[in-house]
Amino acid sequence: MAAARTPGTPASKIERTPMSTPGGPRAKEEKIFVTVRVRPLSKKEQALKDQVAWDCVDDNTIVFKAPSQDRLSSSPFYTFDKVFGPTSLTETVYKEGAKDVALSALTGINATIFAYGQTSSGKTYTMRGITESAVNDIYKHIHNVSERHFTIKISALEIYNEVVRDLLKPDSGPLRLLDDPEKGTIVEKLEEEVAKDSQHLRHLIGICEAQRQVGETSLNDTSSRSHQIIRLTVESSLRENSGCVKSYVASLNFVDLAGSERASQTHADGARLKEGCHINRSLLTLTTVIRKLSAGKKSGHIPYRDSKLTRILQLSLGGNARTAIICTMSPALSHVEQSRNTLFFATRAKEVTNSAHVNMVVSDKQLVKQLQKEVARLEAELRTPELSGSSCSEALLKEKELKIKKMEMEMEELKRERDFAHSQLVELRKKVKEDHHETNPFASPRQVAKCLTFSDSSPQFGERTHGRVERARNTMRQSSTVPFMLVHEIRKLEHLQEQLGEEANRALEVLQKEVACHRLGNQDAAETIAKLQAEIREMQTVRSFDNKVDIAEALAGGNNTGTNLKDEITRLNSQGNTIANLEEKLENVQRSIDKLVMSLPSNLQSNEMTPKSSKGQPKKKKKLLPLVSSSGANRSNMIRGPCSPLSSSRKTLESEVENRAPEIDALSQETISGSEKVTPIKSEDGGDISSRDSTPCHRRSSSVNMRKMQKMFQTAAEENVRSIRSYVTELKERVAKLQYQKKLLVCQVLELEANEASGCDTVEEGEDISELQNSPASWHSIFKDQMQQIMLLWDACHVSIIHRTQFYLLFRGDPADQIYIEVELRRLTWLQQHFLEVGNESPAHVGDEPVVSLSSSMRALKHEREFLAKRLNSRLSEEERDRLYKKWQVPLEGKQRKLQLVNKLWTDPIDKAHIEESADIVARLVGFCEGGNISKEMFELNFAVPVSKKPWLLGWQPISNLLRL
Ligand SMILES: Nc1ncnc2c1ncn2[C@@H]1O[C@H](COP(=O)(O)OP(=O)(O)OP(=O)(O)O)[C@@H](O)[C@H]1O
Repeated sequence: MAAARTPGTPASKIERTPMSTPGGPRAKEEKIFVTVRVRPLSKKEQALKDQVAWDCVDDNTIVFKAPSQDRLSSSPFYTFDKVFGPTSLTETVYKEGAKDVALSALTGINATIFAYGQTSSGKTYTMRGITESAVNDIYKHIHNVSERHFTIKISALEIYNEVVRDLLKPDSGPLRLLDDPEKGTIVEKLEEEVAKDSQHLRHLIGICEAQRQVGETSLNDTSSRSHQIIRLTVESSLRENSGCVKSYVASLNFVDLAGSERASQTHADGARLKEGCHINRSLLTLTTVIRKLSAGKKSGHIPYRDSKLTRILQLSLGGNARTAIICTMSPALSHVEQSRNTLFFATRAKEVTNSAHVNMVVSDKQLVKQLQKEVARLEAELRTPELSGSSCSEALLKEKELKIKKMEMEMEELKRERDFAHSQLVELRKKVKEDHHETNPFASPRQVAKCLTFSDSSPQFGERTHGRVERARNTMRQSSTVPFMLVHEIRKLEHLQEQLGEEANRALEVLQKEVACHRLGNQDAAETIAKLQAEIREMQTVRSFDNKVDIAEALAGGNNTGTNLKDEITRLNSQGNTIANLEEKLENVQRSIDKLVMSLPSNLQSNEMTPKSSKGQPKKKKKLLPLVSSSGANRSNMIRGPCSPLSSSRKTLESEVENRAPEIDALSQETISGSEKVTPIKSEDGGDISSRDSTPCHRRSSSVNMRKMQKMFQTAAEENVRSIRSYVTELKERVAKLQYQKKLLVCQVLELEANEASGCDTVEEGEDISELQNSPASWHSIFKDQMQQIMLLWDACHVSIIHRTQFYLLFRGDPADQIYIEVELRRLTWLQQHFLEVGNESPAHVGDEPVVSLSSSMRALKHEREFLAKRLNSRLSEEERDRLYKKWQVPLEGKQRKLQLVNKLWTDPIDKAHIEESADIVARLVGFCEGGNISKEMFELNFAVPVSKKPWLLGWQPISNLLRL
């Protein structure tokens, strides 16, 4: 069930190699052990004068006790492995109905005990007692069996409305079921905790029970509304120095099902009714599974997958587990139908066969330990050769090698002797031949003796040869038929030499074989060591980083010869160091990534979770973006998303700039804020992975460098703003330049036409165009043309009349004003375009940023006019005012005459006199004339939207602001 790991324990530590396979030769077929427990009549039932309808005839039989005696005889008897009447104690139910199965887990056999029955029939009551007793017995056993080391882990879940929840980690949200080819159905991310002792285990069980969904129904004040599974994983191995690397691992499930119910009896509605429907549906699947399993092999497909309950319990239903079912029932006549159903279920369950086997595993940890020991032993043997068996063989080998050398030397000597004898023989033959030719066919014995004496004195002549030659000499002395005898003797000698050579060769061969055998033996040992090393290496690669076993040390040992072995140790040690270094580096990198991802601003990490509220209703809760722990496989999934907020946002921005240059300034703000958006991280099933739970590791690192990260984002945004601005400026300048050149060309054409008309010389080909640009005549016409456009745009865009006045009075056609005119024109063109695009419906603000729109400009202008109207009295005399009222056709008696007058200013962009006069009045109202000369460089083109309520008073900004645009 649990793919979970103990917090802080690397996943690899619980990876195991199964030693037996389900259904393997050691599997034992066994029927599910089914018992029935009838509770006493409840107080409610007693109050309602309900009758006891069932009779527990004996320890195995229960029968319906009909009101009339006639029916009793026709009632069927139900028999089970055990039947417990209303007076039976839970302890008895445990001992006789569950203990044996439960304690199987201590010997590596999976076990499941579950209670099935109608709502309020006593399932929870029974299971609590049974769990308590089982825990007691488990720890008693652990205490008694001191030679084994036990580890008990606990995980717990509930299935509520077909949603699986972790009872040890209730905040973790819904859990997924995964299919594992080896382990069957597992619950993803289910928390598993190691119980330190029985007290701790009871405490954890208490937590699980407290977390369970409970609701009130008319039949049960504390009705369990979910199926609860508490799983103990019992792992045991022989203690340290036993050298045994195999462990037993088994699961012990305590299953308290939600009760089957009838809505009519529970009077359920709303949430209770929905729960009831889910409960009944999953129980129906359970019943179907049991029915099909009870029918045996011919039953065909078993619908385990139809409910989460049957998926999770699959191993316990017809699989690798011993199972005990306790069917609980109310004795009341009013519940007789439900009780009958329970008995039918129990009857079917009796027929289901499981095939449990001992689950033996090799723990990586233990295996590594053992291999380390073995390697250390071999290494020690090498260091102290005289103490060990292996060192004996080493000495033997040396001894044999010495022998071989000695024999080889002997061989060499023999060969030399043989060669020498051969040369003597040749010489003798020669002499014999010569003698034969010179004197008589027979050589004298003296000659032969002389010859032999010479041979005898040769220092190269070996002892053995010496003896043999001596014998030959004697023989010759005794013989008178010297030549024949001599030849014969020589031949014999030759033959002897050959024999000796062969003998030596054979001896050498035997010795070589022996040595080869010995070497082979050593090679076997070396291969074994190499295998062990390979296994260690293999494990080392699958082990997680925090597995602190120093495999490099383990590797340091064993090879076929002393020197090689030591070399190998050195090599492997250095390899171990390299691995350790790499691991360290990798961990550092991982830590950096963790830090980076976890220190993303919290808004990028938060998720919605749905833990249970106190009333059992889901409530939403913020949760951190999950990251996979350093040992987890999911890490890569988690670190997807924007690798660099800088690069991704910048890319977006730049492409936006390219596509929509004219509106870029408006866009820049949006885009920058968009840079903080993160592409949702999708899980494989398409869901937002951010809705998954987090590991403790995430919680730990989430606070790391949060400020730093936020600063980083801020810097990124600022950088983007800067880059966009400069880009936009560049673009605008290019556009303006083009426009300007276009206009110059138009002017040139016009001038040429004019010149042609007046008979002036045309511009000579190649004449410098810049001179034309700079000629006062062309500039003047450009200025007029541009000012006209500006005025029209001021009017169209409802630009501040103070601004208009300032601009109008400052820039009167000086060629040095070109840049200001140019920029103002560009600004207004952009503004008009922008108004067209945003329309009137745009919001006043996006975040803290005001949005420029036509209506906002109109509003601002209205305020400005009101402000100016108020200044009429203080800035102008009554006489002046009246004169103006008259001139501007404002009724002198009108209440709003001041405002009416101001409202008329700057309303005609074409009439030069109107413009002139409007500028004059506004200047007086604002006091431009009093301030003396206004520096043009200090003029603000008011590009940004005025945020002050009286923006016209903020009209002076350094030119550097303008250039920044
Ligand atoms: N054998 C028993 N002896 C005495 N009281 C019992 C026995 N069995 C159950 N009860 C009582 O009956 C009531 C209902 O029991 P319990 O809550 O265990 O039923 P349940 O089958 O778990 O119900 P549900 O399915 O609604 O959760 C409880 O008050 C419990 O104390």
